Amino acid sequence: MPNIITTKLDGLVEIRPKIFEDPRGYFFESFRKDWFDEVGISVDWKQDNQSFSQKGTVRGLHFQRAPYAQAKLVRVVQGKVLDVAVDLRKGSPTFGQSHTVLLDAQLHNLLYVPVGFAHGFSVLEDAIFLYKCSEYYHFPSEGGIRWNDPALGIDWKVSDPIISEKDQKWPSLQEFKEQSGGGL
Ligand SMILES: Cc1cn([C@H]2C[C@H](O)[C@@H](COP(=O)(O)OP(=O)(O)O[C@H]3O[C@@H](C)C(=O)[C@@H](O)[C@H]3O)O2)c(=O)[nH]c1=O
Repeated sequence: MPNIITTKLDGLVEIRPKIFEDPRGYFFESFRKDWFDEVGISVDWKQDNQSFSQKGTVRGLHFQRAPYAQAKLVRVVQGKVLDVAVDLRKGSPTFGQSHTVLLDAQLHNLLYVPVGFAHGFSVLEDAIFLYKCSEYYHFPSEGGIRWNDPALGIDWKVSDPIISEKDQKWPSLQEFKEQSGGGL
């Protein structure tokens, strides 16, 4: 089993696989269903995605609404990102709280982001980002919150990032809460 590290946000876990190094290089298992079975997480993964981002980029904070809500299993295979998950689950005692983790291609760590979270990352070193999703991409179900909303209090470790137009226009956490009737 890999090292599974729980966080203050229920269901959000970091996974540190066991790395086998030898003179050829390294080997590790990057996904096993039974890791998740053991901690009571049952996901039918439907889609894999890959993106490349230059240092200084921010992507997020994104989610999809039900019935296309997505859990995600994210990692980097090149570079370093600061990965961010924000709890948007209606009625959650940690609603609005975020967790950040450094995803590092040299550490090979992963983050499991459950349904009900907004997700994003800032790019500390040019990064290839790879992730599994539990639901298909569905543009009409896409939503987000504004990455730099002061109410989130997230230190992204970048200033004046490269960011899409779409990601500059998402509502604040408070606006999202009002529009969604309290959360996802
Ligand atoms: C996410 C996604 C995008 N696209 C298309 C839509 C668009 O033309 C182009 C780029 O899309 P975006 O700008 O939304 O890509 P990006 O900002 O990388 O979106 C991703 O951000 C991170 C933070 C996440 O958590 C992911 O779930 C996803 O929302 O790719 C797909 O065809 N399928 C997909 O699954």
